[in-house]
Amino acid sequence: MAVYTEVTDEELNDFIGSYDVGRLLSFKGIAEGVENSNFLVHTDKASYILTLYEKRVNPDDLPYFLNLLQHLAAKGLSCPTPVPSRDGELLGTLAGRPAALVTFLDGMWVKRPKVDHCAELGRAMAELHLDGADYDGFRKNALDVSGWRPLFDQCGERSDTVHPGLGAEIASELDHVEKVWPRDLPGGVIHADLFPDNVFFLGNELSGLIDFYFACNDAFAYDIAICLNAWCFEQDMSFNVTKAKALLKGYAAVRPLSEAEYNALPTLCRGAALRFLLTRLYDWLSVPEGALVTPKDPLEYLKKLRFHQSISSTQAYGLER
Ligand SMILES: Nc1ncnc2c1ncn2[C@@H]1O[C@H](COP(=O)(O)OP(=O)(O)OP(=O)(O)O)[C@@H](O)[C@H]1O
Ligand SMILES: N[C@@H](CCO)C(=O)O
Repeated sequence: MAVYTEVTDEELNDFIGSYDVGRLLSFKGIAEGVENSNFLVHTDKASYILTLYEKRVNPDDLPYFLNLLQHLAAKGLSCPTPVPSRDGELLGTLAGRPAALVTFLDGMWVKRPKVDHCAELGRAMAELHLDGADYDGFRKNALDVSGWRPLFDQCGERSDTVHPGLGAEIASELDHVEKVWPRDLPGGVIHADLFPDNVFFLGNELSGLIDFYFACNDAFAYDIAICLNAWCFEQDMSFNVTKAKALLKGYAAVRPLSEAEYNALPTLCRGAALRFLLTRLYDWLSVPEGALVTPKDPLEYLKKLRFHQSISSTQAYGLER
């Protein structure tokens, strides 16, 4: 992960002192994640997560994220709850970065998800979609189909240094998805980054969802597509239909999918694979000097994209309704 921004003991003591969370005992940078700087904070009252928001988080979006977490927690969804400061503020500033303190969630993420984990994830994602229905905030997806070409333009010819011909392959895929991208699908609040490392389990039971900093308003089935890519491919990049069926069944048991949503899945999966290929490619080409971060492999998502390019219908996935 990222510790992009170091925090001194004095800065932290002052910051924690502005919250009614007890006396600071210890804090340390967390070695997972690539987007923000996260620290585990122990006080004599409880454990917390301190997040300093980095480059990909627009500070203007933070009220949407933090109020959403409060809204979802109030609905009973297990997610981090922002801790208000003594002045009642959810958002502060620390070491020059926007910063928030959230509750610590018990559980561990699963490095090799099994079929049952996929079913649990599908169910929890559908509950999230339903719980967000009456959330009064709105945030356009900054990384929807309209955001991919500008991101690719920032990578430019350097793309081919990561893989020969990658630039041309991305340009051609962009032309395709921009033409056929489905509109008017059922939508609302989505997580948009529900990878295994953002889903906690205690034993085989899902215990919580974290990292809502790509949450936005978009098509529900696009969130499903992101999860099919993140949960249903094996290490050898083969697509596991059993896991995909379990994920969709778990989801549909809570929120049934429409015909249009099912039929859009192949295109949505291509777009979702392209989105993470592009953000990983951008990060791969622009790791800040000295940042403690391990960028994720863009080519993993090039392989997933190529798989979806070979698929023409949900039946080909073996996904019947
Ligand atoms: N509320 C929480 N409770 C417990 N652990 C947490 C919590 N929030 C974050 N973590 C820990 O910090 C790690 C990084 O958090 P997070 O995924 O939010 O960071 P990120 O930089 O946004 O990462 P990503 O690359 O997944 O976007 C998580 O994998 C988890 O180990
Ligand atoms: N979950 C993303 C990183 C955070 O956006 C990925 O694996 O590319």
